[in-house]
Amino acid sequence: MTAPRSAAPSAPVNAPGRQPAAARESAPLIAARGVCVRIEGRTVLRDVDLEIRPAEIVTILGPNGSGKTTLLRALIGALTPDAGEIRRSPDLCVGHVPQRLSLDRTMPLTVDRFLALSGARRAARQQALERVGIGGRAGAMMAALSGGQFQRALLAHALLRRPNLFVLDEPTQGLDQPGVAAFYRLIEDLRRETGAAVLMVSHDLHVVMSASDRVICLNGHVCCSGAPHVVARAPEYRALFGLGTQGALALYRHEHDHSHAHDGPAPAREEAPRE
Ligand SMILES: Nc1ncnc2c1ncn2[C@@H]1O[C@H](COP(=O)(O)OP(=O)(O)OP(=O)(O)O)[C@@H](O)[C@H]1O
Repeated sequence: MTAPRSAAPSAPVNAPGRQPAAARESAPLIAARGVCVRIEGRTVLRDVDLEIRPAEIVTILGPNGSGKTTLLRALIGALTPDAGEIRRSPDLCVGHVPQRLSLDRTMPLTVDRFLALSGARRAARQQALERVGIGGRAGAMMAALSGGQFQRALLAHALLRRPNLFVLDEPTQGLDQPGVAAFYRLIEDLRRETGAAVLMVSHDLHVVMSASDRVICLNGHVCCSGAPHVVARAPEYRALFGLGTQGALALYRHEHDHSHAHDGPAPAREEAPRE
């Protein structure tokens, strides 16, 4: 899908980060340039540039209402930008785990029936469940799953598409810290096994910073982006997320009672903070 562009990108927004060499050399799965989205007359995204390359893990961070979900929806084609251009690789196959999936708790939908909606055969469904660590829950009702199991069921559904890009919108929302860490380990394992790229939105700064190849800090526009340790030192990131700011941590959905890792190695000269 393409749409008219509104403005040329002003800076090389996506610094290389630490994505695998193969990713740096491959054509992007998705490339967005100058993307603007207006909703109900209000500009939600402006001049967003980004690229997702094969096998890299890219995380979008930003305060509530900063346009993260809107950006994911634009990137996967669920909404059309008002301006800008989004190019997708012809072989792009997205496994999407949405932020919310409302299920009527009275609906008699088992995990296996839910996965069957993908059209996959029973053996493949069971294999996917086992791969995400809930092989014993095929006969359980979706509504009876714990938060972590539910997210894994959604991930199994995405996995059945054999995607080359997982798109995950706050996949660890509502999980406790061990659950969050385990989910990210699973994501990293899946990336390694399948070679799929991962694009996700997350509020779990601490884990994101260790589990991502690149981080994009969004607040209606791309404030800064690059390797996690570089972004962690960018003034734009610090202004949004911490280091003594009173209001920043209140922007999260969940409470933090720990400090964040801002003291990584000195930044390489690869960062391109904006504005
Ligand atoms: N369908 C819609 N109708 C009206 N406003 C919308 C709609 N979708 C998004 N918005 C508005 O656009 C802005 C960005 O929303 P979006 O959901 O993309 O933010 P977000 O960064 O994902 O937020 P959160 O972290 O709370 O999930 C918000 O102000 C939101 O209210």
